[in-house]
Amino acid sequence: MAQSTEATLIYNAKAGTSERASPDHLVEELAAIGYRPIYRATASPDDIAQALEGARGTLFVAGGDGTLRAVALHLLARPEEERAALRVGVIPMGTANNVARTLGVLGDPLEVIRAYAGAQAVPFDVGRVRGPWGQDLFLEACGCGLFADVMAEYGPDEGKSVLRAVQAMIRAMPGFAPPTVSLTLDGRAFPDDAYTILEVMNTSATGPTLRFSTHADPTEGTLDVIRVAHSDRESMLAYLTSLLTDTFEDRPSVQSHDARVTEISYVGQIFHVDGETRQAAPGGRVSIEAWPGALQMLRPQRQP
Ligand SMILES: Nc1ncnc2c1ncn2[C@@H]1O[C@H](COP(=O)(O)OP(=O)(O)OP(=O)(O)O)[C@@H](O)[C@H]1O
Repeated sequence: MAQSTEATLIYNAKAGTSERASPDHLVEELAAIGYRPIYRATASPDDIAQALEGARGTLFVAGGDGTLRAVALHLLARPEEERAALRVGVIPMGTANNVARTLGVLGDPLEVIRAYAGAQAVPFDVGRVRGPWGQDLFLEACGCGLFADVMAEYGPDEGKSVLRAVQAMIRAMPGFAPPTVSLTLDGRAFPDDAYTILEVMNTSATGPTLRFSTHADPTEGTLDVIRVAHSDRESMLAYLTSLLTDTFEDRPSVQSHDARVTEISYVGQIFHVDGETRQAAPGGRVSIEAWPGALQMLRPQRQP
């Protein structure tokens, strides 16, 4: 069956690299590869619900991970038949673009659109979290440990700032003492331990392009659990260097497992869910599972 040529463009003018192409240019380029795009202007995530009303065919999302998350959360709240009829095409114009990067969609926005000519959609998993604070969904990653603590210090709602990021690290790192928690992966219990890093990854990177998992694949139905026991931790420099050289999982202290369901006891530790943080009164557990193929994402035929 021929794919629908109907398309809606959501464009975040506030995303990190939105100056690379205007909505008019994107519309023109989408028309050139055979779509009939309608541009729906949005000034904030609050406008997305209205922008998606009546949308059919393909939703092109021009922005970064935050824009994509905002759109995805709306789609994921829709009934399955409606959601399955919509495809999402990411046009990376953010700062980190972790989701686009994992799908191999990187480069100049107009080139990305050209590479989408004739592209098929692939099933894209989403992570589902149930914790004492409530329920959440994530596209990139969810976890606890040093990264979540630094993110909470940073205050992700206050906008991006390198200075605040450095200050957050300086505040969170010296007193960092992770609590001992229980961990179960697909029913297999591990001995209780304290973790410097405990990340459940859907995409290979999260946050400011922290590529904790070199092989996470959001099209395969499982999540990649990355953990570093606090007793085995190496120097911060070793981790930062390995993140820069894309060899984080090669560090001797880093363990990784594929799992559909991860369960972590909740003792009051801070969790991050993509770029947001969560905390609640201690007690109970956090259950994180893959929702296989929750979204349909366009993947280019060739690299842009
Ligand atoms: N459709 C939208 N229109 C306008 N603003 C939006 C929209 N969607 C999200 N936003 C706001 O813009 C902020 C920045 O967007 P986004 O995260 O996509 O860019 P970024 O921070 O440069 O990229 P990345 O998350 O990839 O580093 C979001 O956190 C959100 O508050």
